[in-house]
Amino acid sequence: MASAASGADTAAPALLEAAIKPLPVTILSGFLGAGKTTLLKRILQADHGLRIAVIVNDMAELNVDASIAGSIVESKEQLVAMQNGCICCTLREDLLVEVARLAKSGSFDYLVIESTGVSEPLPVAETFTFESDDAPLSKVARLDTMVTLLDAVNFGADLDSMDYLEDRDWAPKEEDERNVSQLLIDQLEFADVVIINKIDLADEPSVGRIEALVHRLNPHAKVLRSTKGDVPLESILNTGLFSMEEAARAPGWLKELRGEHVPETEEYAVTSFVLRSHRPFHPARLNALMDSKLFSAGAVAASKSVAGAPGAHAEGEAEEAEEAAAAAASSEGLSEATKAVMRGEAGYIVRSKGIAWVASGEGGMTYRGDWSHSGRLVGLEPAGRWWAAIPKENWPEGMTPYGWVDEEGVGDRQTEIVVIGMGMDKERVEAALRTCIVTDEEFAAGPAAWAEWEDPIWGDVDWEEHAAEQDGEEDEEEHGHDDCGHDHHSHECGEEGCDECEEDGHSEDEEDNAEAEA
Ligand SMILES: Nc1nc2c(ncn2[C@@H]2O[C@H](COP(=O)(O)OP(=O)(O)OP(=O)(O)O)[C@@H](O)[C@H]2O)c(=O)[nH]1
Repeated sequence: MASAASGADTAAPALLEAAIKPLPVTILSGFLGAGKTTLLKRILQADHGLRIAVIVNDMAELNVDASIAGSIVESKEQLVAMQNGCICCTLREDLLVEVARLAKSGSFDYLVIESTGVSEPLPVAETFTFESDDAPLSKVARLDTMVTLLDAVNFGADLDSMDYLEDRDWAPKEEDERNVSQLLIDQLEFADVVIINKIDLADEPSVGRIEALVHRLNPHAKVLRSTKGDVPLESILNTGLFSMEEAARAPGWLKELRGEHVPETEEYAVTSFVLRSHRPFHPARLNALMDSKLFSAGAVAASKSVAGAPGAHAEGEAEEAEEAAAAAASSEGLSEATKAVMRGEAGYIVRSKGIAWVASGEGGMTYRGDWSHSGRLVGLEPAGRWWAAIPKENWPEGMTPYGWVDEEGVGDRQTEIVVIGMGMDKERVEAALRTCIVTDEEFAAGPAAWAEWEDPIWGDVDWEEHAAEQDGEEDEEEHGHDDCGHDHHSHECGEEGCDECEEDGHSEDEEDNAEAEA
């Protein structure tokens, strides 16, 4: 019976697919040297009875971690080494193929992926949601747990680092614009489980401070402490913790913005608040604050200070302290209370994120500022148009303005920034930020007058070029900052010899915009 036979033929793959239980996957991320391979070895050597396959990704030609894992695994099939690239970007396609192959082989109960130290968790996680005819990965594999390891000794220094990946020879591809502290925060904010490793080398108060900060940065994550990755395996395998939706909502700043206030950690004075205003920032005053110790001392200084009484600074920071003091001294129009905050006397901001309205003439009236800060790197870049700057008839269907609207239906320009700090006196810090907002008199003067002000933030932005970029009329390659690899904003780059940074340029992060708008 030909028809019955062909029916059986077509049914077979479907039956097979239904029979395959999606292979659960744990991804280990964390900076170079955080302890990923050590944890992987522990997983492989433990007495759990699971047949575990591993994928080890290494940036170098020589996959050292794979050879370590190779000395432990029982069969060649169990280990896949992916090298010379990163599974979050250049090797993403290969990852998809390999995971599908391991899953379909039916030989394994579990898959552990050790990513490179520089891999971004979001694109790796997204790989598991790909639906294609060749490799519908979600049918055969299931992302179970995202684990991020932190090095308890280097965490503060990495968070405070001004380095870009390129500076450390960590960049997996050319024109990599990422910086170290932002990547660290990304790995942390996207995790289901954060392991603070190497606690044998750190003192208890330092570990406590890191733990408090991690809870604040990612309230969704389970936070564990370990020496040499010694954690209960059930806390990282088959936890069922990963959910794409939950991961997208996980960052502490986003929760704060949505009004889901995270309980404060009084012991380490890890606190947060949302700065909201319907008036713009005065560019010179804001610039002085951004250049001050409030933003540039970060976690290292905080981790070296007594809880709630910050002020002690790491060696080699004397120069920066002097610069900050100079910034404080030169900040005209700022009160003594604000200057004290700028000297770090009210603690430090470790992470802040949101949108800002800058009184930068017509440019500021038209374009939103995307505020993204981690550690000591503060980025404030002109991004998409305020809805109020677009004729209402041109709004996409169903579009509502970002926030506040006046009776005439315009006026969504505003500032909304989540501020997370350590050893931070939030009342004093918020008051200092508010002194950077225009006064009644300045506000009344309006955009024409603002355009005459000295504007160290966006004074050198070519708005026409920015408009063209926004409208997608320009070839990205021609953009200054794509070339130098740094974001726009003098606070971020400021390196000698970077003409592009000095002249102009700004990059946009659409994902962040979308997040901020969500
Ligand atoms: N003292 C101490 N050393 C540790 C601990 N965990 C790992 N190490 C050591 O730190 C070094 C780096 O650990 P790895 O496990 O190779 O780190 P990794 O994250 O895999 O590093 P990359 O592969 O370079 O990304 C090794 O020498 C480990 O033995 C720990 O908890 N305490």
